[in-house]
Formats: sequence, C-alpha cells, structure tokens
Amino acid sequence: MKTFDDLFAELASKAETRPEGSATVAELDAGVHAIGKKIVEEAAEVWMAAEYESDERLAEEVSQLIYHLQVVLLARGLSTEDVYRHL
Ligand SMILES: N=c1c2ncn([C@@H]3O[C@H](COP(=O)(O)OP(=O)(O)OP(=O)(O)O)[C@@H](O)[C@H]3O)c2ncn1[C@@H]1O[C@H](COP(=O)(O)O)[C@@H](O)[C@H]1O
Repeated sequence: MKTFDDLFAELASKAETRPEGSATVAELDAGVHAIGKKIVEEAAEVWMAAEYESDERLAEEVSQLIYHLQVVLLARGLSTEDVYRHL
C-alpha cells in the first residue's frame, strides 16, 4: 500500500523526468493558481463526503486532496520535511 512519503517520492520523480501522459506533469505545468483551485475543490468534496457520503468515498476524496497538496509543494519546490517541521 502506498504511503504519503511513497506518493511524494513518486511525484517528485515525475516532476523531474516529465513522462508523457502524467497528470502530475500536466498539473505542475498548469501552475500554482490552477493547483490552488484544485485544492479548494477537493477540500470541498472532502467536506461534502464527510457529511453525506460513505467512509469509502470520504477516504477517496481525502486521498485526492493529499495528492493535490503534494503537487503544490512540488510546484513551490518544497519537500515533506518542510511540512513535517510544523507538525
Ligand atoms: N493519486 C493521484 C491523484 N489523485 C487525483 N489525481 C488527479 O486529480 C484528478 C481528479 O480530479 P477531478 O476533479 O478530475 O476528479 P473529481 O471529479 O473531483 O473526482 P471525484 O472527486 O468526483 O472522484 C484526476 O483526474 C487526476 O488528474 C491524481 N493523479 C495522480 N495520482 C497518483 O499520482 C501518481 C502519478 O500519477 P501520474 O502523474 O498521472 O503518472 C500515481 O500513483 C497516481 O495514482
């Protein structure tokens, strides 16, 4: 099973190697403004799932929010350590 750190390492590698067809590369190319909008959208979907949907849907929406949060870190050149310092 993939962990938070596994995903970040995978996304960092995609950002570096820029394979064709990568959703991450496309999102990075779209820029911080577009990534920010995805984060807000997914955060709202987490909220709605928490109130009205199944445990499985909530978990899925949280995974998508985590994904977009990791992409914005990469877009700004930050690492997971930069976040962990604040936890
Ligand atoms: N975990 C994710 C992931 N979560 C979300 N997304 C992207 O975010 C999009 C989801 O946003 P949408 O608004 O289209 O989805 P949605 O309509 O909100 O979907 P629902 O909430 O309704 O289910 C997907 O189409 C992907 O582009 C992800 N894209 C990639 N990953 C993982 O990232 C890794 C690298 O992926 P690539 O860069 O594509 O190689 C792989 O392990 C992937 O599994």
